[in-house]
Amino acid sequence: MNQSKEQRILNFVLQNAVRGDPCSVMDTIDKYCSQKEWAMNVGNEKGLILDKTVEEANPSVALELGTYCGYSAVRISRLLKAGARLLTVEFNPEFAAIAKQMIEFAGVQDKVKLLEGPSEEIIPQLKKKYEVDTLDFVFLDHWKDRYTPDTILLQECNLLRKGSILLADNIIFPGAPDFLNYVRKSPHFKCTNYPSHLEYMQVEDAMEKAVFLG
Ligand SMILES: CCc1ncnc2c1ncn2[C@@H]1O[C@H](/C=C/CNC(=O)c2cc(-c3ccc(F)cc3)cc(O)c2O)[C@@H](O)[C@H]1O
Ligand SMILES: [Mg+2]
Repeated sequence: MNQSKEQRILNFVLQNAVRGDPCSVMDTIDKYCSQKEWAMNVGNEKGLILDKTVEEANPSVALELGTYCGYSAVRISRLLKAGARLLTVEFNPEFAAIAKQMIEFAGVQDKVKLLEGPSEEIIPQLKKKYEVDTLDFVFLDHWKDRYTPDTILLQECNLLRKGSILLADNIIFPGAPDFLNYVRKSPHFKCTNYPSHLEYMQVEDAMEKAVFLG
């Protein structure tokens, strides 16, 4: 049965990247997806905005919604301080299996915990089952119509604290209009927009940072 695009991306990394080197894994995925097959990784241009926001947050506990092939999990976890961890949520078993191998090849498996399942089920388990107190950083990059319900759920589960930083991908393309409305209108968030481009394309996109004010 022929391979999936995600399997081809993983194979290209296993054959061309340097084991244990996160930057090599990121660069190899970006090379494949810009030259051979487009895929919805955050990419290097928006990835630099992600890097800066992770460095600003300097998180002890970070959450990612939508692991996909693990590109941003590798990107985020390579910046984490000793003892810090990234919890990344993925409900597609095939993508989760790909991401697990990608994370292990990059050598960041000790910093990353991949949680398989839908975010609306996982988020309410974070405190008790995954021993989370509050989240310092959240990267939203899953289905765009899930950004708002999950942001509300994070608040309902008391997982945000004053200063928790949310960063959302694809604010322009495919777009997350209800999320943008929600956080920009809410008195509980201070928002900043970062114009950029869609991964591997010359199409406008943007990221939105929303800092929780408590
Ligand atoms: C149920 C909640 C829930 N719980 C757990 N895992 C979940 C989940 N909902 C989704 N997932 C997983 O997350 C990933 C989905 C990500 C969704 N991302 C885009 O759709 C997207 C599209 C473009 C684009 C497409 C076409 C174009 F032409 C242009 C741009 C560009 C981008 O950067 C994009 O992020 C997959 O692994 C899902 O299995
Ligand atoms: Mg995205």
